[in-house]
Amino acid sequence: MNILDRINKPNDIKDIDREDLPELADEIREFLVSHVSETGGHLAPNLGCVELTMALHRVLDFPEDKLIWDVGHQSYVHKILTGRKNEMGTLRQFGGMSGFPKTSESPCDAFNTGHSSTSISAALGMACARSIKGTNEKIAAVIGDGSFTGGMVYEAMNNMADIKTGCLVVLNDNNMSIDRNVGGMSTYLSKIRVGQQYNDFKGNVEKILMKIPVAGEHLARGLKKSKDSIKQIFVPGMFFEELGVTYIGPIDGHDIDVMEATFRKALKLNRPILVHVKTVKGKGYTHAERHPSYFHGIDPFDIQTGKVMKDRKVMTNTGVFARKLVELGKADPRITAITAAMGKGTGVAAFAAEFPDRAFDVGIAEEHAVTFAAGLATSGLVPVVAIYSSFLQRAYDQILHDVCLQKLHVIFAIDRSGLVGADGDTHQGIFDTAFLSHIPNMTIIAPKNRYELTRAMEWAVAYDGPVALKYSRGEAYYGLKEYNVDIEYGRSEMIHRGQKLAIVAVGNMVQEAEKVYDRLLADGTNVTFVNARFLKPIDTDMIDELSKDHKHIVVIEEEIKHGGYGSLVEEYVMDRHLDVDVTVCAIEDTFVQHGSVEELRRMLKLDADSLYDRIKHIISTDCTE
Ligand SMILES: Cc1ncc(C[n+]2csc(CCOP(=O)(O)OP(=O)(O)O)c2C)c(N)n1
Ligand SMILES: CC(=O)[C@@H](O)[C@H](O)COP(=O)(O)O
Ligand SMILES: [Mg+2]
Repeated sequence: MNILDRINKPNDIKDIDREDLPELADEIREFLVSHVSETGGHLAPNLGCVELTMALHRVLDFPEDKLIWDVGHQSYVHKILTGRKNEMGTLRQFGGMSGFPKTSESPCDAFNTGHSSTSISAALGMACARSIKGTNEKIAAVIGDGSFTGGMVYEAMNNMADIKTGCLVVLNDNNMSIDRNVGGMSTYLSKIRVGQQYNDFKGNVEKILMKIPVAGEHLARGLKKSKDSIKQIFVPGMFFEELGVTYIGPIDGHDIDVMEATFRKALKLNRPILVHVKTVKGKGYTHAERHPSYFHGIDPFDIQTGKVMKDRKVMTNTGVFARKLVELGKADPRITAITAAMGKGTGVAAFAAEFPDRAFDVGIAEEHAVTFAAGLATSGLVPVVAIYSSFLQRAYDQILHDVCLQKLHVIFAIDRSGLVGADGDTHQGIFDTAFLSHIPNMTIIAPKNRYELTRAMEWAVAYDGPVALKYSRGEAYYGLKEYNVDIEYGRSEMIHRGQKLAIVAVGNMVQEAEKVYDRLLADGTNVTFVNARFLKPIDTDMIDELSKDHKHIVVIEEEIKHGGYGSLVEEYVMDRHLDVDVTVCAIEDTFVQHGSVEELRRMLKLDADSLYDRIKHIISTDCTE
């Protein structure tokens, strides 16, 4: 019988003999590789967290104690140890287990995560709540070295020093973000991690020297003067100690005994503690150890070869964007590119390879990325900030206050706009029109296909102001290329002029709407078909014109309805008292779970069949005479 067979509910790991823990770790790794090779998912981060999670589960009592996972992509082992191993086959699938912690899934998931750098803030909040309530649960957060580049971490650490209560922060340092980690904090952690020669005493160098009778003061004065010698006395964790956070480490993040003993001690102390553990991303599966970035988030793959099953390589919107960005960069030295730790995911890595001096990876720091871009723009450069739609949400004020208020020439390349699928509700890019369209000086373009994306990029470089280009995850649409792609400010594209009912589709939904248009044409219904193209400003001339001889406008967008493009059209029609009805096919007031985009569209009635039925109904009831 496998030891893993004895892990069926939370805390079961406590009943496993210490000498059996290495075997259990091996079984968990094998279980992870076997399941994730079928479902896809974040394999390398989870392989690196096996012993770390086991050690935490031996010292914490679930569900009373709280364990928060930063980003949460590395929480599969936590889920296995809290009675969900049998759901691993449904990982990230429609109706199945999420790839991130979900309080709705288990009381052992203390906090929903998905976006980086939130765990310490949440843990601190829980620790203070514990003091107020007078309870005594243990509270711990696990955060990676990549997530440690996020600004919220420093806000929380700053606050932590004032909050005298127990809170364990485990810094899981595998020397990797998705790609190579970047920035000063990463360098600092590397120095500690590689065990650079330093005195192993804790606390402030000077304080300790001052304790030495007679010579101490002289030494301390001497040290103060000779900067170099202070640099040579590299005391690990001084950064944290100076902030009032006790630092312990670095310790081996694959040695369960050492971690268990350290965590037990740390959790007894009634003050903020940071335990720095060193792990290997992808540990235990050779392909993932060798290629931790490739196996950070992987599609279903062949275990033997480590190759993904996907048969054909497709040209994605990201690929189209990256190729065009390099082309534009060659033609225009003002163009710079910025990514927030997503170089490969956004395609900025391709630009960086060509123009290393004009590309910037700022770490997981979207707020900083935007205002950094604003700084570049004030100096006459043209920064392209490439950030996934859902990650851009945290930079709202930087977009408004630092870019749009000054009407700076910053181009936002918003990838993963619309449904992303398996990453679920924290990652669906369905709010960007809503959070951008009301900002003065902002222009929003939603290209319908790969050709329009490249033209829109050219247009954005030529236009002197803030522009947001939004495009979806996955394959670039090749269709409708026969239509001219002549981008004119604020103008939509009339693909076909019919009568009575007009379909106005947005961005990636033009492809879905085209299927509906074709079916309607096939059954003799000659509707008008418009590609919205500009979401802000909306094409009011087009709406005025349609309202003269159409009964109904149907807007189709993969966006939250409130504040989306459709609501802007409705607002305009009402303001002008135009004699045309408007129906907006969009996402009602809800978050959208994980699943395939096709399944999610069916659930949201944004698939071609549902849209066709809805439009046929409108035609039969509202467009009769
Ligand atoms: C706000 C935000 N930006 C970007 C991401 C994308 N992302 C997910 S995991 C990750 C790297 C995390 O690195 P680390 O914390 O070291 O965890 P590891 O995968 O190395 O265990 C990034 C950039 C995100 N989830 N949230
Ligand atoms: C965990 C996380 O936030 C990233 O790894 C994200 O899952 C990447 O998304 P893509 O797969 O769309 O690049
Ligand atoms: Mg890491």
